[in-house]
Order: sequence, then C-alpha cells, then structure tokens
Amino acid sequence: MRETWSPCPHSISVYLRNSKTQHKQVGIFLAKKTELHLFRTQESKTNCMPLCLYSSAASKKKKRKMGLYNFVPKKKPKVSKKPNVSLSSSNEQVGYLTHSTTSTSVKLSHSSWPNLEHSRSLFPNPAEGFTYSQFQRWCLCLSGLPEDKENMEADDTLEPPLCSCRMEAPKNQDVVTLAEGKCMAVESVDGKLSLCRKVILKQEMMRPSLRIPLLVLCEDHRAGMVKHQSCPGCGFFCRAGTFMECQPDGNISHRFHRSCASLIRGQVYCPHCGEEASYAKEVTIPKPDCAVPTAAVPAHKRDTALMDLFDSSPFVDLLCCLLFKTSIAYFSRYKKFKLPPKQLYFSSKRGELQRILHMLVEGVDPNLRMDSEKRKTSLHCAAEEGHKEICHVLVQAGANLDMCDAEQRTPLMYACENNHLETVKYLLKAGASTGHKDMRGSTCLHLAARGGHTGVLQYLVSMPSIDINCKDDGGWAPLTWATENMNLEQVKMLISAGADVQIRDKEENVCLHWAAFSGCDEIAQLLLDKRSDLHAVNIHGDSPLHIAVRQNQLDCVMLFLSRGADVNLKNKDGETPLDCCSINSKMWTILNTNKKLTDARRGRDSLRERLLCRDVSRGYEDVPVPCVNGMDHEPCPSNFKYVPENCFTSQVNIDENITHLQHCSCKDDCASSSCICGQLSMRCWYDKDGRLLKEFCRDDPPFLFECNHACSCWRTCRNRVIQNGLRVRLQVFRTERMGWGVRALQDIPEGTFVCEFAGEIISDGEANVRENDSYMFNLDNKAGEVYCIDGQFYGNVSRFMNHLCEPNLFPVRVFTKHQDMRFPRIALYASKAIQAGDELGFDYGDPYWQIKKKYFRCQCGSAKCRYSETVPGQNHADSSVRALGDQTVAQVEPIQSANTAIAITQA
Ligand SMILES: C[S@@+](CC[C@H](N)C(=O)[O-])C[C@H]1O[C@@H](n2cnc3c(N)ncnc32)[C@H](O)[C@@H]1O
Repeated sequence: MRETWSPCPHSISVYLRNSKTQHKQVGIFLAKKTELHLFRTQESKTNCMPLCLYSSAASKKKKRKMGLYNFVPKKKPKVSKKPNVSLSSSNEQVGYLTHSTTSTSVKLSHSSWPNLEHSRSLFPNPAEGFTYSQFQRWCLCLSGLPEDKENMEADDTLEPPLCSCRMEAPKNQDVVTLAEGKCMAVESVDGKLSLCRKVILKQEMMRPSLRIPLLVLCEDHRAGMVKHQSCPGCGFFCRAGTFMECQPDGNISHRFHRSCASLIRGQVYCPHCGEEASYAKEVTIPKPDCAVPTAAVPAHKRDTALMDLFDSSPFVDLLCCLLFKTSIAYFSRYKKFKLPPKQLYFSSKRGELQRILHMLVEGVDPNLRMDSEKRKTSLHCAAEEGHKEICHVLVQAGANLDMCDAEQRTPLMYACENNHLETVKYLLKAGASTGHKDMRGSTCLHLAARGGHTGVLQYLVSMPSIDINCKDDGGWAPLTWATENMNLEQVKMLISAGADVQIRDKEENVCLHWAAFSGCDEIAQLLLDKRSDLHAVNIHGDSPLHIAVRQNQLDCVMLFLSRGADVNLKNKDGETPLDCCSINSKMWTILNTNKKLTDARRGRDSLRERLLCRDVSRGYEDVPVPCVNGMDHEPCPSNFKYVPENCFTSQVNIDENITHLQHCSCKDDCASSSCICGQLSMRCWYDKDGRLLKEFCRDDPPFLFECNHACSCWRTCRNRVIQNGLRVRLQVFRTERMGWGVRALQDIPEGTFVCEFAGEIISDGEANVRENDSYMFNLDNKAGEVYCIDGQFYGNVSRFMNHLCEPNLFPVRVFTKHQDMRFPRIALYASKAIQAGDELGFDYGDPYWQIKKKYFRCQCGSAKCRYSETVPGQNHADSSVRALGDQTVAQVEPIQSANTAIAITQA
C-alpha cells in the first residue's frame, strides 16, 4: 500500500498511520473557527458524532516532503501562527490535517482528544483494506458553506498546500474503463487546452491538482508529473507557453501558472513546494514538435455540444463528461455518507455541485419530487436559481428535462421566469421543450415577456419550435404581455419575429387596447404602423380610444385622434369616448373639439373607411376576416354562405380510396415518399416554415400531395399546410374599380400558403345553367366529368379576390384527404413577398379575358396590364362594377359562362 491519497479541495481528511507506516483515514473533520468535529467514516454506524483520534506513539516529526503525506508540520512554516486548536502537550502527534482550500494544517495530539479508548473502538480494523473517501468540508456541515471564506481567512494556521506530483494511487478498474484505457491528461499549449488520449501502460493513478479526481496517465505524462510539469493549481500540464518556474535547487524546477500560485495573506507561494513564488522565474517553453492534437477532446457528441456552454470554466469545458463519469465510478466504490434524498433539492438550490455529485453517486433519484415545494424536482430548483452547471450534472444523471411540477411548470419555465439566460440556453440545447403550458396556460415565452426579460425572450424567439402567437388562458400572447408591460424593445422584437399585432385576447382586445390601457403611445404608434386596427372593438364594444380616455392616457388619445379615431363610436352601453371622461376635463375638451371638427367634415367623413363586419367567416376561420368600406355605401356582402372548405350540394361519389398510396414515413421531411401512379411526385415541397421551396415551379406547378390520415407521420408533419386552414390575416375591402377585393393585413413572405379557393363543387353541366359565372374556378380535370368550384353561393375569402395582371398569388392543385383526381383543392400561394396593405390577386388566365373583354376591361391598374384596351362600343368602366355579382345569362352565354370560369393559367 502506498502513501498516496490526497484530499480534494475543501475537504479535511484524517489519516492514521499504523505501526507499518500505513495510513488509514478515520474520519472527516469539519473545521469551524473555534472547534473541530470529526465525523466517522462508514465503519461507524452513527453519523455526525464528534469522535477522537487514535493515538500512535510511533509518530515522529519528519521533514515535510512534496508528494508524500506526512504527519508533521513543515520545518519552516511560511505563514503560520499557532494553530487555533491547541494541541500538543508532548511529541505524541497522531494526525495531520490538511485543508487544501485554505492550506490549513492542524497538528493533533491525544491531549486534544481525551476520549481515546472510546474512539479506538470505533475505528476500523487496521487489518482491513484501506478505503479512501473525500468530502468537502461543507458537505457535512449544515451551517458551513463551501465558500466560507471569512472563516477560512480567520484561521491562523494558514500554510501553502503542496503538490502531489510524485504520488501514485492504486489502480481503479472503473476509472480505467471509463477512460477507455487512454490518458486523461490535459495539456496547456500556448494557452490552448487539449486532452491527451494516448494509450496508458500503467494503471496506477496520479493527481495533477487537488481540484480534480485521480487520473490515469500515459508514460509521457507520468514522467511530466514526476518532473513537476503539471500545474497543481489547475491540473493542466504546462507543455508550451509562458509559465512560472520555481527552482528550489539547481536540479529541479516546478512549473505552474502565474495565476495558480498559492496566495496566502497577500503572499504568493509555489503550489508545488510552498517556497515563496517571488523567487520563481517566468519561462517560455517552446511548442514541442509532437503536441497532443487539440481535436482529441471528448468524443461523445451530446456532451461536446453541452460543454460549449461552459465557457467560464476551462476545466469543465474540456473534461466535464469524462471526469464526471470517472468521478461517479470512482466515488461509487466508496460510499460513506448517506444524506437524505431531499438534500439533493436543497443543494441544487444552493449550488452545491460537489455534494450533488456525491448524492447522485449514492443513487439519489435526480427526478425526486419535493411535495412541500410544489412537487418540484432538483432540476426545477437549479434552473430557478440559474445554476447551469448543476442543471448539466442533473441532466447527465438522468433528470427529466420536461418534468412538470404541481403548477405544470418545467425547469425551463423557471429559468425563463427568473431571467437566467445561460441556463435557458443550456436547457434548450439539452433538448428542453418550449411548448409546455403551465396552469395558467403560460409558456416560457409568456413568462419571459411577462417578466420583461428581453435577453431570454430574444433567445426564445430565435428557436424554430417556438409558437410566437401562443395564447395563455387569458388569451394573451407574449406580445400582449410585452405591450401591457410597456416594453417597447420587446414589442419591436416580437413583431419583427412575426408576432400578430391583431391577436385578440378572451375579451377580444387587440394589443392596441392594451397599449391604450397602459398609455404607451410609442408602442401604440408602432402597432398602428404595423396596421393594427384603430377601430377594433372588444366584447364591450370599446375601441382603443374608449380605453385610453377612460384611463386618462392623454398621449394615446392624441395619437388616436391624429390617426382618425372615431370620437362618435358607441360601445355596447351606448357610450362614445366623450362619455368616458368627466365633462370639462382637459380630456373632454380635446375630444369635444375633435368631435366638432369631425362633425363639420361629416360629408367627407361619411366615406371614410368603416368597419362593416369584424369577421365575414363568422368564426369559421382560425383568424377573423374583417370587411371594411371606405369607398362607397355598399354594405357588407351577405348574399353567400361562408364555407372554409369545398362543399357539394349534389350527390357526388368521391373516390376516397388511398390504399394504393405508399404511406409516407416522414419524420422531418417527406421527400422519401414515392409516387402514386408513376407520374405524380409525392415529394414534400414545403420548407420548415411551411412555405413552398424556391425550386417549386410556379409557371407549371405540379400537383401537391399533402400527408394525411393514411400516412404514418404525425399530424404536425411539415407536409401539411393547406389542411391547417387560413393562417394569414386578410381583409375584404371595397376597391375603387373592381368591387370587393382582398388585401393583406400583414407582410407575407414568398411561398406562403395564403388561402384556398373554396366553394361549391358543381359539374360542368350545372355551371352551364348558372347565370353568374363571376366566382367560378375551373378544376379542368382531364379525365371523367368536368367540375368547377363556384364561390357565388358558398365560398370563402378567395371569392373576393380579383384578377391582377401582376399577380402576387398563384394557384396550385393540392390533394389532402383523398386522391380523386377530379376534385383537387385549389391553394393560393404568395408568388412574391407581399407587404401589409397590398391587394391580393391572381391571374384569371387568358381564356377568361378572351370572353370577358367583350363586356368589361381589366381594372387592375398595373402598368403591365394586358387586358385594359377598350373594346369599341362598350362602357368598360361601368361594366366592371356591374359585373360584380350582376352578370347574367344575357351578358354571357351559358356555354361561354362555363368556359370563362377562372382556370389555372397553364392548364
Ligand atoms: C371572383 S370575383 C372577385 C370579387 C369581386 N370583385 C366582387 O366584388 O365580388 C370576380 C369578379 O370581379 C371582377 N373583377 C375581378 N378582377 C377584375 C379586374 N382585374 N378588372 C375588372 N374587374 C375585375 C369581375 O367582375 C369578376 O367577374
């Protein structure tokens, strides 16, 4: 047995030497300012009981040598006054305590531990094999914490620690196995760290620094250890670069980093020999020819990714995975102290990393819930406190990232709520889900927005999986929270990340209502610039102006009035904004003046854009489709029934047989699917945002086949877009010359699915006998009976879309639930980037205009208009308006009527 064990930082280990000069650890000391407590190791059954030391008369004073544990103080103590435990009354020293953090050395004599006989009976039998255990001082001391610097500084017995470069520990098969028989040394070469993975020949372990566990080393590094070439401060081998060298005598030199010198009471000492470091010289070691390749750092992918996060700690950076695993294996052989499992939670709260490691080694369940703490786990607690490293250790030990506590919150939610950006980053990179909702329906994004944590919010919105418009139980989206909190920066960030300014809460308030409520005119202005509806009303009929007046938010009131807010708008109680403030107040005067001016301009104002209907879809779409008219007195169209999808009004047998389809097995992308008939490609044409890929041919678009119930993919698979319905904010508006039209209320990127052309599917025969063909879209099926979609009686928002000679939409035939080629769905996609406010339209096609040009000309107003030339004898300007729902059989022959149905251009 060698005399080779060394304590880790913060620990105080006590060793006994028997008559054969063997050392035996008998307990752990907890040092406080004025007292020492010795706790028994595993051989004794009772924990935390002060004990006394076994006395050995054979102990004699020896010179303190580096690399060897000994039981006497240094011959020439550098910094020491009398130990605070008065100890020896004779030469019968029995123990030497090394406290490596504070470099405290304490001599013990049996005179200070009078109950000698009692203690002896509790000690292990020296005949038994040696065991080793190391614990942090604070691990066992409920009152003393690891960084109890005050206590440490006050200790009068400070003395520099010595290195253990020449010590060797017995081999440990677990460590060798986990190190895969490769060297665990870390080299510092010109400031860069690299992990040596050379094959080891000897399995005995060494310890370059007391801060790290015992390592197995290759022959090269073993030799380097013996030559004191590793720095005892950090444990890295000083291979090349600038280091300090202490030369206590001519033959030997001790290398260390300047910053790793031992500092005691303002004095620096060599961390190898304890000599004053002022004698040490700075040396620059040239790079060796065969430096360890830097690429040889840990292989495990996940850990490598996670280690990137630990930039504050180079040691954890490089060795986290490897050493954690070896530590686990190492410590697991020496289970000595049992802490109650709940301690894991409290240690996670306090950031007690090493204690957590011990407990996990002891087998404490990292997913243990604390009933008294809302059933949180330790990971919840570490995330809440922002202890990133502890989160990592817990996750490595098997903690469930997405475990929910009693409030249905995940650890990530706590990190977000408490603004721990680094922990948030770590948990997300480790795979935490962003989609969870707590008991109030809040997601991480809500919590970050609610708390005003801009950094966390910014990071979250950059995650592809995030649903930026997700609502909590109050119907509030993150943008609503940011608006209510008056956080302009967050509002800007959320809007630029795609947040919907028109999103409504449970009371139908839009964000502008909340900006009015909180009185932030800058945010209100931003929302209005992003086309938020100034006249949106909530379930009480209150407009943002009502709210701003009631809250006495003068700046917002002025802004709304300057933007044309309606001072005469009545809410459900019949109140105008003027009724919401006290007569003759400043607010009242402003509003009253505005009202007078408004009334004076009534004639012109009567044609100002009015909201005719909040949602022409009557709630059938996921997003409302408002209808406004600022052009004439035409009321909201009501002569059709809104249908979000195609419908049949006569008996049609759709072939729903899709068993001949090879089921799609996509997970991330659907490109693997095969065709159904040898001609049709079932390739997924959508990108991760559900937009058509750039290479999708717009001039001659192929059929699209979306995944359906027969596929083996998830409902969330990316090859499902049009089946998810309308997602884009649209508005029906009165155009100047083309009757009703549709405009975008938001920016729409190219390739986005905008809406489906939905209506009543009728046969060609039926189309021929219908009087009005203005809303027909020819399905142009090649085989079997010919069908078209008529939006006249049954239709969705697309029935209002006009022809544009410079279209911004193009139609594509899409199949979702069936593959009956007679009945494709017609999906309209953005052919270019569309800005909020732009009218939306597609090309009705040449065949349409060949017939229609006899009756009216195109009014799209484009400089590139192809169908605007006047046909002699026709009053085209008038006919265009007449054509909107007025076209009769008299104007278009039935057979022509069917032929002029809008068709996909290329078809
Ligand atoms: C599908 S509807 C479009 C909605 C229609 N504007 C309305 O008010 O209901 C098609 C009809 O709109 C009119 N229209 C569409 N695009 C036009 C254009 N570029 N020029 C003139 N009229 C157009 C024609 O009367 C056409 O028959």
